[in-house]
Amino acid sequence: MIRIVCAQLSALKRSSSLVFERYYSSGSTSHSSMDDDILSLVKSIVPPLTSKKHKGQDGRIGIIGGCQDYTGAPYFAAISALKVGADLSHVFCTKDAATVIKSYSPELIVHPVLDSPNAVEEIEKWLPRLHGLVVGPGLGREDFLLKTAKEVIEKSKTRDIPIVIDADGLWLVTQHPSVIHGYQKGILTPNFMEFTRLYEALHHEPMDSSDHQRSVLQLSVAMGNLTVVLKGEQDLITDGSKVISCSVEGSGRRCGGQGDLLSGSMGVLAHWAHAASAAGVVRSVNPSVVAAFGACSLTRQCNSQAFQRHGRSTTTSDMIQEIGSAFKKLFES
Ligand SMILES: NC(=O)C1=CN([C@@H]2O[C@H](COP(=O)(O)OP(=O)(O)OC[C@H]3O[C@@H](n4cnc5c(N)ncnc54)[C@H](OP(=O)(O)O)[C@@H]3O)[C@@H](O)[C@H]2O)[C@@H](O)CC1
Ligand SMILES: Nc1ncnc2c1ncn2[C@@H]1O[C@H](COP(=O)(O)OP(=O)(O)OP(=O)(O)O)[C@@H](O)[C@H]1O
Repeated sequence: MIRIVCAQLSALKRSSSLVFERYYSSGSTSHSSMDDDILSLVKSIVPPLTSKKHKGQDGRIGIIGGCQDYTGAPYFAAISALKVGADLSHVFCTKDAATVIKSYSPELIVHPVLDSPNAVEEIEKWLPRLHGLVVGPGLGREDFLLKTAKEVIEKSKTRDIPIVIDADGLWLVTQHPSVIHGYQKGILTPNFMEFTRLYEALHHEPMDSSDHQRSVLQLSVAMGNLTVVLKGEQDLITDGSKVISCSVEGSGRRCGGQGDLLSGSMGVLAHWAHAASAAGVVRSVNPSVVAAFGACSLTRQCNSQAFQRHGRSTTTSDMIQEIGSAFKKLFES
């Protein structure tokens, strides 16, 4: 039995490395064979569901966000992490957001600590148990909350935890790029507005919005080859070496919260990708890029499926309902 598992593992390692060679030797940035190659890499990082594992082994994810104004965003991110396959999902939010978020779902573990005087210590206690962190959904832009988020990011980096930064977390990065500069397990997921702010803060000049591929590459390099996902009609993903695009068909429906589904999913996939890389299953490929591509494909597939059912009335909750079948279609078939 052990021999069969070892044989499967080495076959997987061989095929992952072949896929990677094709991916990097390909000159163009967007075509379906490359999409297929990267999808194969995503498939290779998904941990098998077996009865030999205990609760927690497939991922404990933390979301830093949730304040008086925004309770939906951290909920969407945290529940998406669970639906993708994390075992436990924690939300670290302000006191007044906590009861609201708990009432949306009994499945989330909610800590009302983000605005407490010893917030960093309260969150730091949990860091040794977390496999991935998503910073920003519904965080708000109060200085004291951003300061806490900054210190949590710094402490998480010393523990080598994969960190996805979205929404108001990107506002923080715009003000303090050094907080995540060069961190190879970091991923930024800006929409166009957030991207423009970041670009102009880093480059001190207006962005040339006619060439998104060039701009996203430049931002990644300026951030020390951090993985950056510029979301839009096509999602552009880069770690500064080349840009790949994800154009899995979505729909024309742009309800708020889709970015939260994306960041929560990416938190789990980043953990799986880095674990697979450490185990030698994914070699010579940037695990953050694999995770980013997987989460973008999944979010767009959820959008497409939800739109087929609900059309114009599609909401992010409808998309979350599709995560299981979209995941199966993309990564388990
Ligand atoms: N249910 C909830 O709790 C949800 C809560 N959320 C939380 O809200 C918080 C604030 O996040 P945010 O993205 O709304 O704020 P911000 O960056 O000021 O952007 C607003 C401005 O950007 C623009 N704009 C946006 N996209 C663009 C694009 N692609 N291309 C071009 N322009 C674009 C747009 O411009 P306008 O259309 O007004 O001209 C608008 O003025 C954050 O914590 C987030 O997590 C959300 O997750 C949703 C669900
Ligand atoms: N024009 C588009 N066509 C197809 N898909 C898109 C388009 N714009 C965004 N998306 C998809 O929607 C997802 C979320 O991107 P979006 O730009 O809505 O993020 P956001 O503004 O940060 O979201 P949120 O409402 O959560 O703050 C991405 O995965 C992206 O693939």
